[in-house]
Amino acid sequence: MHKVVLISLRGYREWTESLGPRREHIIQKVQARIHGALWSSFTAVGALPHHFRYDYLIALANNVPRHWIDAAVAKIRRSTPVEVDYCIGMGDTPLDAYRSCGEHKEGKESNAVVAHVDIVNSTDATRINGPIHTYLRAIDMLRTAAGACEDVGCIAFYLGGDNMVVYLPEPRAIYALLDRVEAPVRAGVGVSPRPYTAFVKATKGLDALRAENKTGVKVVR
Ligand SMILES: Nc1nc2c(ncn2[C@@H]2O[C@H](COP(=O)(O)OP(=O)(O)OP(=O)(O)O)[C@@H](O)[C@H]2O)c(=O)[nH]1
Repeated sequence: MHKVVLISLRGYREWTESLGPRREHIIQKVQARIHGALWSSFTAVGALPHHFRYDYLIALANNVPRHWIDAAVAKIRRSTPVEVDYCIGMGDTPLDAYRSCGEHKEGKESNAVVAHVDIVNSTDATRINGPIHTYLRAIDMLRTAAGACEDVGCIAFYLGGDNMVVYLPEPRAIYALLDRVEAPVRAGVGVSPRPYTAFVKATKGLDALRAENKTGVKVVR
């Protein structure tokens, strides 16, 4: 089974609105602080987080002990202006785990399976068409991947540039996404007990495809 942690910032909406109309610069600085704290504290315990909506944060946490998750959440609390709640979900897929958050399901935790997906040759595309064009291609890739994830039970997030991370139920699920994504992409898929190690392996797979000037998928176990 896969394990997902969903973190919610209690009263975040009310906090934002309490700042008055001249608030966005304050909100963005706070969200940048939360972003950094999340990526530091959760990767340090082997989980693979994503800043998601900022009022909600998420992490794939297969085989990460509960008390390590508690400690990582406690570190985030130091960066947030409001109280932080979280739930843990377990499921046959990461999407099922996210949807069952708080249901206290039990089961043997499987290896984490994570994809690092990159659009080929964005630098040239950016030089020719500009960064907004390639940014929108990345957002299109994410939206298409999210549609495929409804079928295979994955969860996809934007990482910046032309990169996407996907919490997968199993390695072959990546093909359901790539069959639909129009842009030429490379996908490293990492498999490991802990999610952040799986992501590092996925990046190694991506870098290996790039070095061989290949597209498609490379699985690193
Ligand atoms: N989050 C994240 N962003 C990356 C990573 N590598 C590159 N980027 C971003 O993606 C942009 C494009 O970099 P590349 O994908 O290496 O450039 P490219 O021209 O597409 O090169 P190829 O992918 O080799 O075809 C960079 O400007 C960075 O913003 C990564 O590992 N993680």
